[in-house]
Amino acid sequence: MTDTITLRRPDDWHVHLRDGDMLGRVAGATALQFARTIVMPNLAPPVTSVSAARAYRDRIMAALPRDTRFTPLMTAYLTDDSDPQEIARGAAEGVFTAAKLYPANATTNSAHGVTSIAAIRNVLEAMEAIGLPLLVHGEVTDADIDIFDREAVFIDRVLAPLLRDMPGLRIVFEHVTTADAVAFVESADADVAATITPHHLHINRNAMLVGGIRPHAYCLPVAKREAHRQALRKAATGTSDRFFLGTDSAPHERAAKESACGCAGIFNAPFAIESYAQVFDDEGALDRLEAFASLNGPAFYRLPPNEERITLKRGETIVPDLVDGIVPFHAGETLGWSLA
Ligand SMILES: NC(=O)N[C@@H](CC(=O)O)C(=O)O
Ligand SMILES: [Zn+2]
Ligand SMILES: [Zn+2]
Repeated sequence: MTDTITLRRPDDWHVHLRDGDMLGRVAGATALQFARTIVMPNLAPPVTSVSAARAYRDRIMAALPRDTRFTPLMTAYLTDDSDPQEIARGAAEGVFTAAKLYPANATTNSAHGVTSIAAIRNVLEAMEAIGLPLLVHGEVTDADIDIFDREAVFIDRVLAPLLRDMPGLRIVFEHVTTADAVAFVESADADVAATITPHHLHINRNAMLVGGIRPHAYCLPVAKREAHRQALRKAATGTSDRFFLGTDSAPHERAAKESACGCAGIFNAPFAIESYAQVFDDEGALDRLEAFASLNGPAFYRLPPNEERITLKRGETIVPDLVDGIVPFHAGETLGWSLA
């Protein structure tokens, strides 16, 4: 039995670091575990310009202790009014690592999101030309689509046609939750990848709905039925290099979660790598954790893997009920691995 694993320091390819007071409370947890992170731009107002992304990057670094070795990789929030030249300039100046497509009203702070692919066609053409990855929150928002079907319908109605139309576009299908998404990524060519969260590997929709409604298990896309969770575990722990770590850590104040209309988002940053390690251990795939956590992401983003190493040891990690006033994923549970 393996009791210690050493891997290159992982990166988090999808995280919400928030802003202001909340940024100060959550950024440290991410910087402690990860070397680099793709920072989501869904602030209010969203990060749509090069100057806004630069200023946000500065606020993130200012929220961390001065000697922290951490690189926030910034993203542009696409709107119907996005300017292809602004996106291209941000990429050329090393500010934008990717641009994010939120379908309008799909999730937290997405009111300014894109209403139709046609509206951003010129931006996507510019991105295709320079190889800037498009990150997608893959859910349709049509009122007649059942919320559990939103991701699968997005593939048929949006993603598959988009790739047929622009086969050179590099795409990360973010926080995939279904067997359909796994199959889509596996059958697509090498420029299509996906991130998988720890929570979608651990919980299915029962965690949210059985024995009372559990707002801390609510996120978007919502957790699906067990067969989908199993498909995600197989994809994450399998041999494909197209799946990689993206926590989608999305903190909300406790009162905003425990409410008649609770916010979507799970705060998993404080014990993210321990949570993933548990899954890989349970699947008998600890030898593939490094590829998922530390190699596949950089390869897709055409960045070198980190040289620094971290060590995980078998042993109890007790997850507290609150971390800086926020309820973390696995609150009150014990995980089987600890970060040395
Ligand atoms: N995942 C979530 O449930 N929420 C995210 C937004 C997102 O990633 O969709 C948030 O910003 O709160
Ligand atoms: Zn999302
Ligand atoms: Zn997210």
